[in-house]
Amino acid sequence: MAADTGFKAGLEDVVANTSEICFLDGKEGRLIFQGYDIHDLVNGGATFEEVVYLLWHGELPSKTELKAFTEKLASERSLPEPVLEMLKRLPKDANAMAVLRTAVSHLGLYDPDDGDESIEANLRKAARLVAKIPTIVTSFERIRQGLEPVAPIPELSAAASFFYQLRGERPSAFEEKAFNTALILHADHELNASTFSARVTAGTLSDMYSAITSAIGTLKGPLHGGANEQVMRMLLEIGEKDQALSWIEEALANKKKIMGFGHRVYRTEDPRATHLRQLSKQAGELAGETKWFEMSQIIEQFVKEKKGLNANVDFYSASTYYAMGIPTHLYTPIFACSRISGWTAHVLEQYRNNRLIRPRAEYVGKVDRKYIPIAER
Ligand SMILES: CC(=O)SCCNC(=O)CCNC(=O)[C@H](O)C(C)(C)COP(=O)(O)OP(=O)(O)OC[C@H]1O[C@@H](n2cnc3c(N)ncnc32)[C@H](O)[C@@H]1OP(=O)(O)O
Ligand SMILES: O=C([O-])CC(=O)C(=O)O
Repeated sequence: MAADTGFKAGLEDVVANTSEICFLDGKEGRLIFQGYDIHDLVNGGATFEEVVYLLWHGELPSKTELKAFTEKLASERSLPEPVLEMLKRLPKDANAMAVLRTAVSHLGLYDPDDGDESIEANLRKAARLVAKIPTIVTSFERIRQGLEPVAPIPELSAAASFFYQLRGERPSAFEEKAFNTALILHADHELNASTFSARVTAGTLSDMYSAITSAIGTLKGPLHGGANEQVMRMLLEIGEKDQALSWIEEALANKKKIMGFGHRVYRTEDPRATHLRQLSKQAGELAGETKWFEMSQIIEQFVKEKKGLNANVDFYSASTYYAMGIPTHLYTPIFACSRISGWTAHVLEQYRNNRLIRPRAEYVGKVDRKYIPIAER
């Protein structure tokens, strides 16, 4: 009989490290950042910048600290010229997450703290990454459309700056508030696949840019951050509300995964979906097109009834961003614009308390085979 190695497919429920950053209660559907419930952060009017500070430092900033931190992030938004030039040379139809992965790796070469692995230097690198990732995303989108990138203006919040750098115009108050909420909701999620990637890379004592490049590549996949784009493609393919049930029924009959549903940890409502459902409704109403929200509701109810699966963070973020006029291929890069805060928090925590991450595999291959020299085969 094979020895019981404790193997868990997909590392389900395996505890890989301790962390003070984020607590996720899958049974009760609670998400806590450094002891603060995300519902309180969102309903209490926190800014994304405040949440980034909280994730990195473990405490909410004072008014003075937040002002200085927000200004620091805003002052770091511009890209080094060679990175901007590189973006201009990339294929215009390149996948936006592949561009982000490439550009972040490239950006690392120009970080003034490259090679300095002190805590202070890594905090500065983290701030540059949080500030510059949205600039990479918005700049490449404009370049792709044949437009010049928009230089950031420092007085804008992170949420407002994203729209300004994308469109060259300031967003509406609703857009800024809704996007700020979306950024907070996506900021961290314990040991999700991309954060784990980042920690594995950091665990070798490789540098922060390498860890974040690993994380971006992991977020890109459709079973993880890539699902939000797939949700919108599904809604568009369904096209009309009255086609939703037959489309989903057929997909389920063909054993297809319905994007934006299911979760490795949550066994109940994803607390982030509660806010995004509401934002999708409001954004649809403001845009004068509630079809995508209504279709999403029909699908949500049906998938819950048929499969017992709940919508996850990616489901309603899709129709929210769509109603705000954001191109679908930017949804996963937007996830990265937020999750960079959590990734960097985890990388900093990994460096503070490092041990190489190196699990074992249960060997299920052949044994004791006799080598036959090539001349005899
Ligand atoms: C930000 C995020 O990463 S949130 C997740 C984003 N990803 C998605 O939305 C993609 C769709 N969802 C999924 O693929 C999965 O639910 C995951 C990847 C999120 C979680 O995967 P796992 O924990 O490995 O669950 P697993 O895939 O084993 O599913 C368990 C069962 O539920 C079913 N199931 C899970 N999710 C779905 C889905 N979205 N649609 C249909 N069936 C599903 C599986 O087919 C499986 O059924 P079976 O036991 O009859 O074979
Ligand atoms: O936690 C996970 O496995 C996926 C997820 O919801 C996230 O990364 O936000």
